[in-house]
Amino acid sequence: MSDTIRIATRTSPLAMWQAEHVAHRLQQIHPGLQIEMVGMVTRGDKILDSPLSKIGGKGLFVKELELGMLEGSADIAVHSMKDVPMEFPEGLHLPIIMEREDPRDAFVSNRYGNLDELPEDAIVGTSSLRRQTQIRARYPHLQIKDLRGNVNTRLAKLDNGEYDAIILAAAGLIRLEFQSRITAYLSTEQSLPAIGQGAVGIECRRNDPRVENLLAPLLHPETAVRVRAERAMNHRLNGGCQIPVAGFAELVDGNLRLRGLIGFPDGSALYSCEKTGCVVDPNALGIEVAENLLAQGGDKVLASLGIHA
Ligand SMILES: NCc1[nH]cc(CCC(=O)O)c1CC(=O)O
Repeated sequence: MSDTIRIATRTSPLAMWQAEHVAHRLQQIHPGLQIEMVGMVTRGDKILDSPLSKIGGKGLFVKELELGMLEGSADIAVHSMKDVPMEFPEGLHLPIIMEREDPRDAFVSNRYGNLDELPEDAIVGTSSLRRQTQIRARYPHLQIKDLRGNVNTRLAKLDNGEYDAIILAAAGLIRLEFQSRITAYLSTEQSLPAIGQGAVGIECRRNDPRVENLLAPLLHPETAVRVRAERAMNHRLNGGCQIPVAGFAELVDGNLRLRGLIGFPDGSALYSCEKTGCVVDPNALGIEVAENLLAQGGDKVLASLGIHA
């Protein structure tokens, strides 16, 4: 009897691409492995009219997939690491983080070349508190307008003329073959990326060695250590996508460098911190950066949003 893996996935084009990517990699490594796609619609896919930060954030996209694994209708779930909550339900974990795609934010416009070129009161589309906070602080003359929906929907809204420019993750655009729509890549100084942006992770049941052995070759250790540092920072800040936080780790000369940022959503203050630590302890580095951000004023940002760090 041949082995089978069932992949729980959302049915949005980006989620499907990521699930197919995992399927393809698994089949390359394990010829003969059968793969079944188990498509699911999550609450986050259904509620499209309010900003994610107001309706409960990251968990909205993963709960149904997790139930599927716990009930046995699926074996693994493929996630954008950016959308993965800090805690996993009992019985599940996320042992695999795959190689990162370009982690930067992308500027997409049909009329302007970069954020710096936008005129007074130009309308920039994004519903991410992280992006809004950084744009308001660095480009106070611009207007921010909410923008939700999947990647294809967002591009259509730009083309309808509702926005002068929109900001999206470069990774999603590249994966869906919209790379040609990227007008400019925002530097990490213009827009520090979200925790986990560009990385795909695989969640599965604990104590399921058959599945874990099949998945093991997909682990990308460098991406994993970077994302672990970013997530440790976010965890210490009690973060979700409800909070205006960015975090980006890189390997520099064999060490791990983490930059973190938190700010008031109205752009009135940004606090940032950069620290370098040892690759063997991404958790410690994440916590160190988080503590520094809290001490600078991040605690007040969180308090203003009703979050206790
Ligand atoms: N929040 C939705 C989401 N989750 C992951 C990506 C992009 C792909 C990635 O970061 O891996 C996006 C779209 C976006 O922010 O433009």
